Amino acid sequence: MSPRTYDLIVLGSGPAGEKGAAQAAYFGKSVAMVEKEPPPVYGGAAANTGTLPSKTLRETALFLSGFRNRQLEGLEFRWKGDVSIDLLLSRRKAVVGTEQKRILTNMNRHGVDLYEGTASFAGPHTISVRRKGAPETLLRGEVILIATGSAPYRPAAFRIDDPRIVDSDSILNIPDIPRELVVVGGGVIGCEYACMFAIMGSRVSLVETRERVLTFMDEEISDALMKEMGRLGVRFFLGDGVQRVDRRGQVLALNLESGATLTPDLVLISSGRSGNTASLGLERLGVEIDERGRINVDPTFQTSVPYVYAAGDVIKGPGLASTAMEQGRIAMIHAFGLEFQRDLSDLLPSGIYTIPECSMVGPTERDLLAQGIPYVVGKASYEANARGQIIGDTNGFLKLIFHEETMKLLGVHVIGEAATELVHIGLTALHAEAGAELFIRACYNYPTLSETYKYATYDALGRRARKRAGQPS
Ligand SMILES: Cc1cc2nc3c(=O)[nH]c(=O)nc-3n(C[C@H](O)[C@H](O)[C@H](O)COP(=O)(O)OP(=O)(O)OC[C@H]3O[C@@H](n4cnc5c(N)ncnc54)[C@H](O)[C@@H]3O)c2cc1C
Ligand SMILES: NC(=O)c1ccc[n+]([C@@H]2O[C@H](COP(=O)([O-])OP(=O)(O)OC[C@H]3O[C@@H](n4cnc5c(N)ncnc54)[C@H](O)[C@@H]3O)[C@@H](O)[C@H]2O)c1
Repeated sequence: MSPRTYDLIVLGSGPAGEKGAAQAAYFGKSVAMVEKEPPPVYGGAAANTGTLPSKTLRETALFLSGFRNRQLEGLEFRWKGDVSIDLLLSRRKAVVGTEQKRILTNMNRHGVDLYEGTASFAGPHTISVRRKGAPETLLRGEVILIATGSAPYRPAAFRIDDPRIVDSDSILNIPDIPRELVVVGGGVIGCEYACMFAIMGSRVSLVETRERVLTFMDEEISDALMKEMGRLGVRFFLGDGVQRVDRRGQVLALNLESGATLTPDLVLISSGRSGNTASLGLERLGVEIDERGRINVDPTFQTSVPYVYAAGDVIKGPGLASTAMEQGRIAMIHAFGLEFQRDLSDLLPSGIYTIPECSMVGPTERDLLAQGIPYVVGKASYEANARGQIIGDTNGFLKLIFHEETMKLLGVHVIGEAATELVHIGLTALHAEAGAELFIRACYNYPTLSETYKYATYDALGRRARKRAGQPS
């Protein structure tokens, strides 16, 4: 029997796959989606193992610990040690289940045919779908979108089978809250989990080969975050690495390059991710990948084979659910020549759900210095903001970076409660190519954290005026 033919076959039901499939189907294309996980496990890492579970766990930990009330008079911040891991994870099931249902409904609404099984290329335009206990299904697609995502990468020292060594997938199945946790890698995953476990009462050590965590962030923000994490009790081993893992009886010993030895009861490996491409048979088609298994694409997400597109974590990029969705859409707009948004915005925000949250969009001071762009910074603290006082977050701040001559907004950097929401005011201003004038003119609700935009702008104008007058800023 000849394979069923579709305009588009999407491999993977994560954010890149879902939005790519919906985009093409909305414009009348026939679409098949292949997902290796059995229903209802749609949504990839974003719904099942990454974004939603970790953010739900964070919210539950904040709630149960009373952390948000830590500076409210008469209330005490204390982790109630009798909380079981089941209680901690119970909300996750509800949130994840709702998201899985939403995705299934969305695909059904768009008339996307769903196939369960592992996809691979059986030949040009032909996808094989294999599932245990079922005959192989062959599908033919005029266009193929690879959206198979990524998986945690394990450095050589940690390629041992030990339930005490987990990654961001297996950490969701641990039996207890660890007494002592070592996090290996100070990227987004490492910092987010380090904060969560610290407020749940674990003694947390973070080992990072570089000299700072979250190196893509503005240094003032990452310094402030490290200070906050230090307040939570996180110990940093920076410019360090794990040389050897020893298992002596019940004791797990990590020998660091610095000479220190850590004896945790849980180790979280958060040292980056690799693209899920190994079993796709890409070599048969000549689709190029890099050393981490990620597919090389052009700005329209086309691979080295013209009818094959790739989006999301399976390509090199920010590795965010938010960008994966946009990439999936743009890829399909290009593949089918749809009359719609043409390219991916270069204004991609990052939201880091540490405790406290951090968020950014646009260049850092370091980027601007490297490019020789004259700029002026303006800051507003949560401490000097009525809402900041009310909620008891007095360490947060908003930092705006303006072009020194035009006072156009260039970059937005925030640390503190609601930072991942607050950044969107700046994001919208950046899209509108607005600057200081907008924030001066705007009237914000009082008391709100949003007001920090006005005061950070006043601060920038003041600094600029002082600089121009030859006074210290
Ligand atoms: C702990 C953690 C926290 C995160 N937090 C955030 C956050 O707060 N905000 C944010 O924006 N991003 C976050 N991310 C990143 C985000 O989850 C990913 O960027 C996003 O899921 C990538 O989407 P994707 O569609 O490319 O791939 P995925 O979501 O990984 O989906 C890929 C899908 O393809 C399927 N698949 C793989 N191989 C095959 C095959 N051969 N055949 C068929 N199906 C296959 C998989 O089963 C999966 O369902 C987080 C990630 C992690 C790990
Ligand atoms: N809030 C969010 O948006 C969010 C949350 C979690 C994850 N994510 C995404 O998930 C992806 C993966 O995150 P990640 O944190 O695993 O990777 P990452 O690449 O962001 O960070 C890995 C860190 O580990 C360090 N490292 C690497 N090998 C090491 C070793 N052997 N010892 C010590 N340190 C080592 C690196 O220097 C780096 O700082 C990222 O793309 C991220 O954007 C996003």
